[in-house]
Amino acid sequence: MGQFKFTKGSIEGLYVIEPICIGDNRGYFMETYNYDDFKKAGLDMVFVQDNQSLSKKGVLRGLHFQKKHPQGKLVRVIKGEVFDVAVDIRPGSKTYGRWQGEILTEDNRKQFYVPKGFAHGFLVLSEEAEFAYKCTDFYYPEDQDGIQWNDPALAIEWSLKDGMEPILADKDKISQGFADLKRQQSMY
Ligand SMILES: Cc1cn([C@H]2C[C@H](O)[C@@H](COP(=O)(O)OP(=O)(O)O[C@H]3O[C@H](C)C(=O)[C@H](O)[C@H]3O)O2)c(=O)[nH]c1=O
Repeated sequence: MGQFKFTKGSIEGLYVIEPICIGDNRGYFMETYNYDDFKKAGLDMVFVQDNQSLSKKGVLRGLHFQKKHPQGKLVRVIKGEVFDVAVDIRPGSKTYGRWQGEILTEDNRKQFYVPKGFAHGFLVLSEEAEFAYKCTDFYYPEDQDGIQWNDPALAIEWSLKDGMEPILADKDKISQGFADLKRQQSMY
């Protein structure tokens, strides 16, 4: 118990979590999630699905979200280093359109909790990165949506070297702009 340091993010609902790592002559051990510790810190949610992806340097996955089945995500890096970004797209939020980025690495062992209602993505900074995360709802392919990673209205500082273009999935090359999302959301 008490194996984590919780720091609230700059946007309501975001948290940076640092597990306490116990080293010994064999290596290390750390709890990477504990329902009771997280609940005590105000993160009382049930995760129903774990994911893991491997990406090479320069890959950018995002910015993604599910519309009718929004997912809270507890994300971390097992191998490598990523710049992880959460964008507040909660209609009516006073921080709507604001983003927070965190450098998550195998060495800092930091985790980032991205609540429901955020778009999420990451850029791989190391040669490759193994990315693992827990989700509070299941994957609904038909419910997937995204916004442009480089939308000037979001002005996310992705730590991309000058002129470097990220490696994107085809679907992420044609994501809607932030203005399109705002228009869509204002229709409901
Ligand atoms: C997300 C997901 C994908 N898949 C399948 C669908 C495709 O056949 C393959 C790759 O899917 P996709 O290209 O959507 O994977 P990412 O681009 O990493 O998507 C994720 O990227 C950002 C970082 C996110 O935050 C979301 O979790 C998610 O959108 O895995 C599944 O079977 N289950 C799943 O939960």
